Amino acid sequence: MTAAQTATLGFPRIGPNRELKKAVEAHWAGKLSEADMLAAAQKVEEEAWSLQAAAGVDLIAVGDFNLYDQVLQYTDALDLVPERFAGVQRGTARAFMMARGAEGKPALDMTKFFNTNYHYNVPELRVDMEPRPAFTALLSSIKRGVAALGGARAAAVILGPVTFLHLAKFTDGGSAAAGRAALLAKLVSAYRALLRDAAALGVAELQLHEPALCAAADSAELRALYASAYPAILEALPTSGAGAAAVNVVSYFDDVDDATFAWLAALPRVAAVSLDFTRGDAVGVLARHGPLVCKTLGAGVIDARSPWRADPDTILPLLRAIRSAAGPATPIRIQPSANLQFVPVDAACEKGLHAARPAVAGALAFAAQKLRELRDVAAALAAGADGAAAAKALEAHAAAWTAFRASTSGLSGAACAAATEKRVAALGDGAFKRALPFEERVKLQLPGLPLLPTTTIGSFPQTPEVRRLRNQLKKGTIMQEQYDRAIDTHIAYAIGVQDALGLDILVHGEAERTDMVEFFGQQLEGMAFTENGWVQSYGSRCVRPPIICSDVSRPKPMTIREFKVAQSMTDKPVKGMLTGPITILNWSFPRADVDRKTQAYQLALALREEIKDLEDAGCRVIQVDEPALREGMPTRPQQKEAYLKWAVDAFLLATVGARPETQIHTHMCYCEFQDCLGAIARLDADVNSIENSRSNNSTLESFAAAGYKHLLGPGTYDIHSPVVPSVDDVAAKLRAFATAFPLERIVVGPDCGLKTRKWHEVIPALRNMVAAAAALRAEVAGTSGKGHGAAAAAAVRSNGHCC
Ligand code: MET
Ligand SMILES: [Zn+2]
Repeated sequence: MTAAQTATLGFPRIGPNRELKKAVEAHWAGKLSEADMLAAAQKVEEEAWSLQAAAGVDLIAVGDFNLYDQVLQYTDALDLVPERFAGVQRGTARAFMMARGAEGKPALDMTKFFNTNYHYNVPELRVDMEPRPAFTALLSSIKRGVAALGGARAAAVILGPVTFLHLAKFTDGGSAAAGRAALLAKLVSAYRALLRDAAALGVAELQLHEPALCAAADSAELRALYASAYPAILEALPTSGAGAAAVNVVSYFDDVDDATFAWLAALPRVAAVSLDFTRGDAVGVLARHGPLVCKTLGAGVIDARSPWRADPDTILPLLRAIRSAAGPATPIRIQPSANLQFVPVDAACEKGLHAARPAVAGALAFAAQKLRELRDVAAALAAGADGAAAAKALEAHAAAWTAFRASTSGLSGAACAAATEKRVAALGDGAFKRALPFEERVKLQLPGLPLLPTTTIGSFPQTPEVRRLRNQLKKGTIMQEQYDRAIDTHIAYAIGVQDALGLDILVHGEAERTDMVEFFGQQLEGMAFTENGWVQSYGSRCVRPPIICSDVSRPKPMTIREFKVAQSMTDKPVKGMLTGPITILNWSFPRADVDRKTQAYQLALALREEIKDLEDAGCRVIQVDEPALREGMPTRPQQKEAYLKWAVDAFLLATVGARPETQIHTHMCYCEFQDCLGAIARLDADVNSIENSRSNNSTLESFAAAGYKHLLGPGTYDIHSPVVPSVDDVAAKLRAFATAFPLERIVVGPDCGLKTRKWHEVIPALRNMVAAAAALRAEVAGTSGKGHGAAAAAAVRSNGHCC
C-alpha cells in the first residue's frame, strides 16, 4: 500500500533564530525599513516552505505566515477596525499600531488563543461595521507559496469566519450574539471572494481553520452561525477547472461533538474534514458516525503542542483505531493536530541538551522533526499500523522512547501515577483540606491588619542593573555569593520603599527571578531547559518553556534565603512568593508519558514542602500564583470539569498543609474568571488577588453573585500603563468595589506584578494607592461615627493629583 498523504497546517513563523522578532523590532526601533523587514520576513517564510518540501510533506501550508498575529491580520485585511484606527491607512503600519497602541490610541486587547499560551489581538467589533476586504498581503504570500512549491503542493490556510467572530468582542453595548450574526452575514461575500481569489492562484487546497468548531457542542449559537455561513460561502467556489481547489475544514484543540461532525461530513463542496486526535475523543466521534462518504479524513495525530516525538506505543494503537472507525474506504491523511506555531522550530539545535541529557534530547521533536514524523507515521499507517513493517517505519522513534524511559524512573505512566497517588494517600485527611475552615482560620491570620490592607502582587521593577547581574552570573564573571549580595541590596531597597510608603503586607520584589516559572523549574529536579526552544507568545515576544522530563521533586529549598533576607529588614509581614503547580505545568511542556494530573501533583508536593519551610522560617503569609489556571481549561464541558477537578486539587495539595494562622494568597490575571468561579472558590485561598482594571466592577459583581466568601484583592490600577493613578482614581475604584463586595473583605493592590514598570512610576502609584485606602478607611470611620474620617478623606482627595 502506498503511504498515506501528509499535510501541514502551518509552521512556526519566528524563524530558527528568531529572525522575524529581530527584523520586526529593528523596524520598530527605526533601524530597518519596512521593505527590509518584509524581505527578512519573506526569507523566514520561504525557508519554512523549503524545509517542509525537503521533508517530503505532500501538502504544505501557505498563507499561515504574518508579522504579528493571524487574527490581527484578518482584522486589518477586513478593515474591521475600531474608530480610533479608522483614519489610518490599512496595512502593516496600521496592524502594528493596533497591536501596540499609539498616542491617544490604546492597543487592541490581547488574550490567549483558545487554551494555548499564544496571545492574539482581540478584534473590537460593532454591529454596524461594514467589512471592506483587501487581502493583499495574504494573497501575495499564497502566490509566492505556489511559485515556490508548485500549486499541487500548496494548501492555503484561511482563518475561518466563525472562529474570527468567536474570538472578537463587541463594543457597541448590544448583544454579542446579535453582533456576530449580523457581521457573519456581511462576511459571507468577503470570504467568498477570498476563497475564490486564493483558489485562482492555483493552490491544491483551501484549509479553513475553524477551532471554534470544538466549542459548538455547547453553543446553539455557534452551530447556527456555521450552518448559515458555510453553505453560502462555499457554493460559489468553482468545482472544476482552474480555481477549483479542494476545501478542507479544520478543527483543533479538542474533539467536536457528534452533531457537528455529522454536519461537517455532509457539507457539500468539502473534500476533507480534519480532526484533532491528540485531545478529546475524536476516535469515538468517528466510530459513532462511521465512514466519511467521498471525503478525506485529515487525521491530526502528531501533537502540534507537544515537543515530544510520536511514541509508537501510543500512535500505532491510535492509527488502528482511526482506521477501524473510519472504515477501509475513507482516505486518511496524516497531519499535525494544529498549526506547528505552538512548538519550537528545531530540536537539532539543542546541542547543550544533547550533550547533557542525550536521552531527553533524543525524544524531542520540534516543528522540523515533526515534518519527518508525518512521513514515518504515514508509512506506518500504510503498513496497517501493525506488525513488522509498521514497527520498522517507527523504529527510530521506538528506540528514542526506550532510551528516554531508561533515563527516567522507568515506570510506565500508570505506575508513575500510582506512585504519586500513594504519596498523596500517605498525607491522609489533610491532603486536600486545611485544618480549619476559612471562617475560623481567617480570625487567626495577620492580627493587627487595618481595614483595606494594602499589598502588591510580587515583582518590582526589573532594572537594567538586575539584568546585568544575571548576565554576569551566567557568564561566570561574578560568583553566586557576589550575586546574592547584590540581590540582597535590591530586596533591601524594595522593602525600604514599601515600609516608607506604608504598605501593610510586603513582598521581597522577585529581583532574583527572570521568569516566574523558569525560576522554579531551574531548581526542581525533573525539568529540562532549551537554549533555543522559543515559541511565539505574542507579536515579537517569544518564550522558552521548560520541559518536564521526569518525576518532579525539590532537592532543596527554593525561596527561603530571599524570604529571610526580606523579613529580617521589617516587622511587617513579608509574603512568601511561589508559582502554583498548575501555572508551572501549563507554562511548561509537560512530559508525554505521564498524565498531566500526576505531573501537577508532583509539582504540588514539591511546593507543599516549600510552604512548610517558609513557615518554619517565620513566614506568616504565602502567595501561590495561579495566573494560568483558566487557560488550561479544555473547550468541551466534561473535559473542562475533569481538568478543573484535578487542577484545583493540585493547588489544594500544594497549599492546605499550611497552618491555620498562615494566610494563603493566590493571584490570577488576564483571563476570563466568570466561567470557572466555582473552581476559584474551591481553591480555598484566604485571599485572591485578581487583575480587574479592564472589567469595571463586573469581575467583583460576579464573585459576589457566586457567593464568594474569601477575601478578594481586585486590582485597583492597570500595571501595563505608565500612567500613575491618582488618589482619586484609586479611591473611586475602592468606592465602586464597596458597592459590589463587602469592604471588610477587600485587600488593596495593583492588577499584577510591577516588573515591567520603572521605580519612578511604581513609587508614586503605590503612594497614591496607600493614600486612597487610608481615605476610604477614614470615610468608613466617618460614616460609622468613629472618627473624623470624612474630613481626612476630603483632605486626601484635595491632594489627589499630587504625584
Ligand atoms: C503573571 S502573574 C505575575 C505574578 C508574580 N508574582 C509577579 O508579581 O510578577
Ligand atoms: Zn499577574
